[in-house]
Amino acid sequence: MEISVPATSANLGPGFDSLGLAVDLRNKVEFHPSKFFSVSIKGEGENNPRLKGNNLFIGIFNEHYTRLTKKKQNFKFTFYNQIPMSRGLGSSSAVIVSAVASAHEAAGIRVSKRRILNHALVYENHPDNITPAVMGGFNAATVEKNKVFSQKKHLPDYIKAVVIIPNKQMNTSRSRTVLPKSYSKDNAVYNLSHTALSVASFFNEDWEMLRLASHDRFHQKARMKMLPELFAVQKVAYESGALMSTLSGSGSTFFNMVYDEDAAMISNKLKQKFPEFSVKTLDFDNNGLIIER
Ligand SMILES: Nc1ncnc2c1ncn2[C@@H]1O[C@H](COP(=O)(O)OP(=O)(O)O)[C@@H](O)[C@H]1O
Ligand SMILES: N[C@@H](CCOP(=O)(O)O)C(=O)O
Repeated sequence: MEISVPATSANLGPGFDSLGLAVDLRNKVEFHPSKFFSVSIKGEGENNPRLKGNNLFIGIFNEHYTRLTKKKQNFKFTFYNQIPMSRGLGSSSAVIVSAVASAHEAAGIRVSKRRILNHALVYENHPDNITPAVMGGFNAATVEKNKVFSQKKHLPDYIKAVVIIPNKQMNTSRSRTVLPKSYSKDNAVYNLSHTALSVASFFNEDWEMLRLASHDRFHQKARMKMLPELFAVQKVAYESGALMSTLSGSGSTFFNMVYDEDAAMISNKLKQKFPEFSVKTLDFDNNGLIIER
């Protein structure tokens, strides 16, 4: 059994806790019943001893497997991780979604993606990462009565993501503590209108409009101050022709949407100016959660 989940970039500027999209960078897990419990990790986290035992995946997997089967069973898990941790690319969402889906598969219970998404919401109480992680593509999402309601837009091949990933980790819950406790009516209206315009621009494929629509007054500035080079990253990305340039999730990664034909040039500029950061050009992912039986 093999289950994989893509990385995500959430918020997309003004859409705090509501907008997100999936990129083609995946965490995969293979597992099968075994006499003894074991965890092997390849890629991101392979040198982190804390992940070898009862990590976030194992805790959620066991909770669901026991609930669904009323049995105890050991498994051998092998993780192939591509998503860097605490960099704003949705590593925790990928793990949560993967654990919920794996437990259902291990129990022999087939459920809809929507059901998996609603289970994932229990562990991550904003829907902007978990929705594209499950569904793929661009998603606008909200939560009502503990359920996610969302709309998906398939992203075309001729736009790409150029992500620039600093070494510095930014833990999401810590990064939420630097945000203002309240917002003025002017700023609320600013973000509301920019979010509405962003969603319409994605659905109408008006990528150029995103340069303006993706402006934000809720969270980016406060978070970027924790790593001030990010202001220069955004400036260089826009000067080089990026269609939008936003803090990815809670950071520290910066997400840039670009036309395919500009991707190499923009990526090279970012590599030249910020040699200490890692720059990757990625396709968008329209599949989300993939289960291979
Ligand atoms: N591959 C993984 N395996 C186990 N736990 C993981 C993995 N990736 C992330 N996590 C958990 O999620 C935490 C990171 O969550 P968070 O700070 O929200 O980062 P991100 O912005 O990448 O989602 C890690 O400290 C770890 O507890
Ligand atoms: N809306 C959340 C998104 C967090 O994304 P992550 O990839 O950093 O976990 C927030 O802005 O806190």
